[in-house]
Amino acid sequence: MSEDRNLDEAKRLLAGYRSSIDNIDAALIHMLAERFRCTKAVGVLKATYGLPPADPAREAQQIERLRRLADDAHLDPDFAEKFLNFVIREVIRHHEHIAANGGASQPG
Ligand SMILES: O=C(O)C(=O)C[C@]1(C(=O)O)C=C[C@@H](O)C=C1
Repeated sequence: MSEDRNLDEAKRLLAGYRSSIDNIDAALIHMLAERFRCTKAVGVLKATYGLPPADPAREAQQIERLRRLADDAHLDPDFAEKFLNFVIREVIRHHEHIAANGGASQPG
């Protein structure tokens, strides 16, 4: 009987955590969408002025900063670096695509 009650309580807690997880995932998607909206404009700017898609010096600064932020927030800095690199590789792919199209961004 008390095991049933414990299980009910566990299910209630799980549903609460999942509700927060869903909100956080939605926020992440919206933040990523804003970031990509911004980087697409950067891609057009770079293609227009013949600037290279990748800027390794800027990336090194971003990685150093994010690793510090992650550490302060008790998030694994290696994970933060991998995540940023994953996002930036996709941005560079977009930049290259925009440059190959003569500076025109694709919708979406
Ligand atoms: O800041 C730039 O120059 C960008 O193109 C943006 C960005 C990024 O996504 O943060 C992407 C590619 C560069 O190598 C560095 C940074």
